[in-house]
Amino acid sequence: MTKRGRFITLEGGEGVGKSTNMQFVVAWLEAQGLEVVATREPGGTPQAEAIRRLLLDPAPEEKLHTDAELLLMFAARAQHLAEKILPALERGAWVVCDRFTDATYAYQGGGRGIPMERIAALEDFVQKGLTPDLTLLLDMPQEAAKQRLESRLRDQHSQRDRFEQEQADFFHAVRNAYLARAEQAPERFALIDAHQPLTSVQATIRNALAERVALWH
Ligand SMILES: Nc1ncnc2c1ncn2[C@@H]1O[C@H](COP(=O)(O)OP(=O)(O)O)[C@@H](O)[C@H]1O
Ligand SMILES: Cc1cn([C@H]2C[C@H](O)[C@@H](COP(=O)(O)OP(=O)(O)O)O2)c(=O)[nH]c1=O
Repeated sequence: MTKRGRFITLEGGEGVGKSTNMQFVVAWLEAQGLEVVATREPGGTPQAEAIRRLLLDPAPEEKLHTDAELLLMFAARAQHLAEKILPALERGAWVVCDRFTDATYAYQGGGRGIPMERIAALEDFVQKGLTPDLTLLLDMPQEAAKQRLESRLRDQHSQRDRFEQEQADFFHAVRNAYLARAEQAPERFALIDAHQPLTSVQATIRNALAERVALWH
């Protein structure tokens, strides 16, 4: 595969403002005249979205085993890469993805306690060396993120999905695993303080994007 485009991912726990800022990132890149493909994980293609429904089902008939959860994440990812991400990168589009493999390290690794080496083995198998060029990690204290999530659930009258039903210790582990990932790859990650007013958060994101666009062009 000749990768001509760039691959940007957005990461963070629940309620940190990922959906809100995803729209901002896409609009900003488009305003620079770039072709942008916006997508998400788990999901992004019809078959991968079917796997997403299984993964997020708030009241599954039987408990989903953690190994099954991990493998389904990568099954959805394999489909998404083959059908959408790789073709877009090959033709030179910029792909912006709401969550990717760092979420697997954070949720299945940190949250569920699956050994990180097992996740790394699947990452190699499925991605064959492809990693994001830039990862925007939105980070904020768990309690404040929880309040934002609750207000969004109230506004949208939506039910908590399977992950949103988890308890505080799960989300602390997710946050710590994300921060550890960022520390291990500081050149790839932009760590964004998401606990600021939206205009400040977006100014920080804009700076991170502008720096990369200048570097890559
Ligand atoms: N910087 C911010 N300050 C205050 N509220 C915010 C900020 N960013 C997002 N929100 C609000 O917090 C809630 C959760 O944001 P959302 O983008 O849906 O988060 P996520 O996709 O990470 O769960 C929404 O109601 C959104 O309007
Ligand atoms: C991509 C990915 C997501 N997830 C989880 C995190 C989210 O709780 C859920 C769905 O992601 P998302 O739609 O981004 O949730 P939200 O907008 O509520 O933050 O899937 C994993 O556990 N592992 C993964 O590899």
